[in-house]
Amino acid sequence: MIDIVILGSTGSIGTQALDVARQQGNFNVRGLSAGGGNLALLAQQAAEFNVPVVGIADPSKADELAQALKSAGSEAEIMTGENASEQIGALVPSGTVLNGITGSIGLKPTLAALRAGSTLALANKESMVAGGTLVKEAMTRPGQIVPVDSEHSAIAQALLGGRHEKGLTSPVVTGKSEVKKLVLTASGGPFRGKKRDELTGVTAEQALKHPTWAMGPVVTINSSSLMNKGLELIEASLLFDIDPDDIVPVVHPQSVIHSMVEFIDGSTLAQASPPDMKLPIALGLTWPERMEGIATPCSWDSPVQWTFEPVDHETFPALSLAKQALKAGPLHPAVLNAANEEAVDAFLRGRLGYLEMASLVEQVLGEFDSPSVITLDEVAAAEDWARARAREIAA
Ligand SMILES: NC(=O)C1=CN([C@@H]2O[C@H](COP(=O)(O)OP(=O)(O)OC[C@H]3O[C@@H](n4cnc5c(N)ncnc54)[C@H](OP(=O)(O)O)[C@@H]3O)[C@@H](O)[C@H]2O)C=CC1
Ligand SMILES: CC(=O)[C@@H](O)[C@H](O)COP(=O)(O)O
Ligand SMILES: [Mn+2]
Repeated sequence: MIDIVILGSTGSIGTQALDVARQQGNFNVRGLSAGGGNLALLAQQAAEFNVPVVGIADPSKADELAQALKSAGSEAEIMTGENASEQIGALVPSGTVLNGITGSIGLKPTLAALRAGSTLALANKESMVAGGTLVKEAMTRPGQIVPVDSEHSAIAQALLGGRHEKGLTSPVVTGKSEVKKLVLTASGGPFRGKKRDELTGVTAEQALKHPTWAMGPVVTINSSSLMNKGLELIEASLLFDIDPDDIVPVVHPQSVIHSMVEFIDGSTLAQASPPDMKLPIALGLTWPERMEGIATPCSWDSPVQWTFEPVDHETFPALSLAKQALKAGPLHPAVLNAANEEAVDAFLRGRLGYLEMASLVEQVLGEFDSPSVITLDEVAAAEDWARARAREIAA
């Protein structure tokens, strides 16, 4: 049995992780956490998996959670408040913590899990974007982070096929790196092929219709603007220690090739599977072992086409903005992400236009005056400043 903790258990990643646990039966779920938006589901999960500790960020819902747990038949201990996920993230030092929280609020739980010595199955890409240096410093051993984001899982899998001494997730730690480039695939989102003037009046409903993945609202909006690919470029550069200029984003509308690694001899290794997050989630829980029958494999019975096209940077400036932020300084990615989280929130509430999301992020980044060292307090201060400035601009 493997001890696991699921942070963000009521979300898209969290519920699919529990699907894997339900299907495989070889996991001991030691803790769950969520924001507090769906107490009935959290309580039902706690009861089904006989979880000893559950936490929610919203302290005002403690009594309601106690009632929901009682009704569901769970006797779990309750933790509440902004530190609940951090505490629960430190519960399984010799197990695995899956961080499926949305947003840079997931950074502290990421640090807590790493410091405790747990393996960290990382879906919360914002941890890496907001606090990459701190995340690396918090690691207690190489290979402690297993990426769950589909592209980074694909890259980690492809890296097993070649030598790469630098990447955190590579099991090969000796020898010269043979990696030349990472090829980061993007679906292109619901507005692929459109030009800027066609995106002016885009609604949240339209932007939430992802062509290939069913995900939470924030990552779905980010996919539509290609900010998701920008965050993923930063995540890949930091996770695998690759220069941002050696990461090539490419649009692949079918979302079957989840990313690729190009090696120095001209060989490229790709990881392919129909879009299903259960596969990288399951690998995150048991890396480098694979479990049987997690997802449906590619089918070769009927004709199939995999296509690739360049990114339209003029229509989708967010990806270039993210790359600029990564090159600009250690805190710029945190500012980019915090401003973007505010922009997405304002867009979803109908307070900001679709194209204004990227311009707002660009403006906030442009105004940011960065200190050169990075501490958790400085990340928090930079984020607070970026969020406040983003709210002012959105208003
Ligand atoms: N969904 C996907 O397929 C993929 C997601 N990712 C990444 O994984 C992460 C999660 O995405 P996704 O599952 O789609 O998002 P969802 O919006 O579906 O779920 C987010 C989860 O985080 C919880 N949460 C929110 N705030 C807090 C908090 N302060 N403390 C603890 N938990 C909190 C939510 O709880 P509540 O329900 O109570 O609000 C919910 O359980 C994101 O970083 C995303 O970019 C990466 C690749 C694919
Ligand atoms: C499934 C996953 O990993 C998402 O982050 C995905 O990448 C979103 O699709 P896009 O390629 O459209 O951003
Ligand atoms: Mn992804």
